Amino acid sequence: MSPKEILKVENVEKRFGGLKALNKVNLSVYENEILGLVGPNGSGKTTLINVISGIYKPDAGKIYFFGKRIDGIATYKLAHLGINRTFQIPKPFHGLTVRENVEVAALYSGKQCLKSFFKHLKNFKFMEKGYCNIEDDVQTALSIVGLDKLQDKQATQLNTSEQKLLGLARALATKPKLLLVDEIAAGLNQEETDKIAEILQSLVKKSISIIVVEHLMHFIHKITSRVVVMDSGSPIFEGTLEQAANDKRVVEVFLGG
Ligand SMILES: Nc1ncnc2c1ncn2[C@@H]1O[C@H](COP(=O)(O)OP(=O)(O)OP(=O)(O)O)[C@@H](O)[C@H]1O
Repeated sequence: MSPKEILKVENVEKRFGGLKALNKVNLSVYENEILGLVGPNGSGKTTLINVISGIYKPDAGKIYFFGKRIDGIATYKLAHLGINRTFQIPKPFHGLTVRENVEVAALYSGKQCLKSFFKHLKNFKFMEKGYCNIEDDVQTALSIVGLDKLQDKQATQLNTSEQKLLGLARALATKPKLLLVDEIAAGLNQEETDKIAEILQSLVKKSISIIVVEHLMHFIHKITSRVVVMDSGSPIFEGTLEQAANDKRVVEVFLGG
């Protein structure tokens, strides 16, 4: 049986003034896969993640998630549907602890919590522990990334690697079916990178599909079975990383021929 397609990007375009950052992008993500999105600087990888995650509305094209049209939908609604992402530069709330950071993410993205929030806005009961039944999701997310023991620490006290794990925990607290991971391994040492690779692989076993944007090819090689190579806003190759390394156009794009 062929794997189920969960995300379909169809002829998507995104312009910034005169620059076409995305030009007729077609791409699919299947159930239980980690898809690597690679390409040189400025090739449109992050813009594509921003469009899929609802930060930018595409200028043209359509995006389907489990068959439902989702292009242009607000980020929090996409989180309710099961799409969330991490950022190249983690942006935790610095005045909050690690756990509180994850709680806010879970509250923001939980449909029931938003309802409760508006209903109880007057007495601010919404933040009470367990009120929205988010605590299990928060603790699960913290334990998946291994930050459970640091949960009472202030987010400001975390090192770079821990901040990236916190970003991942925040995304996981919303229980995504599709996770978009943008350059999570950049700036980390081998041990930290290996740990993140293991975590991402463990997520696939929990039926979370992942798109990983990354420049570090050993990281991509370790965790992906399929890559899409972008150049100047368009996919130019789809296949395994080994096949990509032997593709004339891909080599030209990365090494200038
Ligand atoms: N908000 C924006 N306003 C104007 N131009 C933008 C904006 N975001 C991205 N761009 C431009 O769009 C193009 C694609 O950028 P994008 O960040 O998607 O590339 P990338 O492949 O993720 O690059 P990198 O690997 O360096 O992160 C670049 O030319 C970039 O300068």
